[in-house]
Amino acid sequence: MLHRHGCTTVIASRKFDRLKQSADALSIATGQQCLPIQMDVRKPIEVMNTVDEAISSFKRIDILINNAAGNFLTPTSGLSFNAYKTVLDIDTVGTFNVSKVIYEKYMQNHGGVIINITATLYYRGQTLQAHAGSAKAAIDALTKHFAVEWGPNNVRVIGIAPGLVAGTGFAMAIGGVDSDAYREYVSGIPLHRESAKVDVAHAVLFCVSPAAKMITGHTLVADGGSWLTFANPVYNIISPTASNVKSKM
Ligand SMILES: CC/C=C\C/C=C\C/C=C\C/C=C\C/C=C\C/C=C\C=C\C(=O)SCCNC(=O)CCNC(=O)[C@H](O)C(C)(C)COP(=O)(O)OP(=O)(O)OC[C@H]1O[C@@H](n2cnc3c(N)ncnc32)[C@H](O)[C@@H]1OP(=O)(O)O
Ligand SMILES: NC(=O)C1=CN([C@@H]2O[C@H](COP(=O)(O)OP(=O)(O)OC[C@H]3O[C@@H](n4cnc5c(N)ncnc54)[C@H](OP(=O)(O)O)[C@@H]3O)[C@@H](O)[C@H]2O)C=CC1
Repeated sequence: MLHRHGCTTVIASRKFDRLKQSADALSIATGQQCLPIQMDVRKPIEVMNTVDEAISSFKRIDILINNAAGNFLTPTSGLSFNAYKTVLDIDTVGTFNVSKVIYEKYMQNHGGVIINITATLYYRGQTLQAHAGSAKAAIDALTKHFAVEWGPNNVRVIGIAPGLVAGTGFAMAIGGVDSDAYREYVSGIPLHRESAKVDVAHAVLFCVSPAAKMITGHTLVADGGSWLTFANPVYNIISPTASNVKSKM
């Protein structure tokens, strides 16, 4: 959650130590105040308390970025009922919970911008990603539903779908930067480079800026053209060694 006057930032996630480190780093990098709040997006009570705390501290919330997600690589046969539900709960239900609470407590009367960080996984039925792909598909639906219902209250809602982002747990899970699999993946991207974290930040910056004031209900793919060309290798799920790709992040 961000608000523009003095660009105060509230970042919220589950693990306070990591959260505090990120908040401190952001404060130093931007010279602006950054408040860490511990919150599980799956729990409506925690979401409501966090939003109350943010509004009481800063009086306004102009921007919400729904970024929280859970993921791992596994074929559907290795996905328990609870594993599938866990990812849907974090990604989709989390996006619903935080958006609904911030809309009702603040944005419906003051306007704002909601950014949903999503992914292209379901466009072509990405192997090993049935859980994350369906979670992101539902998020993209919410982007449209919210945009239509909340547009009259001056709330814009936009999705951003990065490709593989360097330096993340997911990038490690497909082999890490020095692996053949990673190099092969990057060489298949039309722009021949994976996303950097700052590329995602730049896409967010554009979408929240006045330059995007007519954009809502749309998902911006910022992946260097990756999803158009990625091989979507089905051998990962039919190989007898498929369990090798089940990696915890
Ligand atoms: C060259 C490439 C070669 C092959 C590539 C093949 C496919 C590549 C795919 C895509 C192409 C590449 C790029 C495409 C572009 C986009 C990628 C898109 C999205 C990326 C998204 C993310 O990275 S999201 C952020 C990921 N980060 C995290 O997940 C960190 C946080 N994670 C967690 O907290 C946990 O991992 C969690 C998600 C499981 C949640 O934790 P918690 O709530 O504590 O839940 P648990 O109790 O631990 O677990 C719940 C159930 O889930 C089961 N589980 C856990 N881990 C796994 C696993 N690795 N595999 C299977 N199942 C798992 C767990 O057992 C629990 O189920 P039970 O039934 O046992 O209760
Ligand atoms: N990495 C990639 O290549 C790609 C990522 N994406 C998307 O980008 C976004 C960021 O991913 P990335 O930076 O890689 O992932 P990270 O795992 O680094 O970040 C995910 C964040 O979500 C938080 N989180 C997870 N579960 C919860 C929860 N229940 N409540 C609150 N916070 C939670 C985590 O905090 P904590 O650990 O404290 O719980 C963590 O800060 C995600 O939406 C992801 O799907 C899209 C395409 C590609």
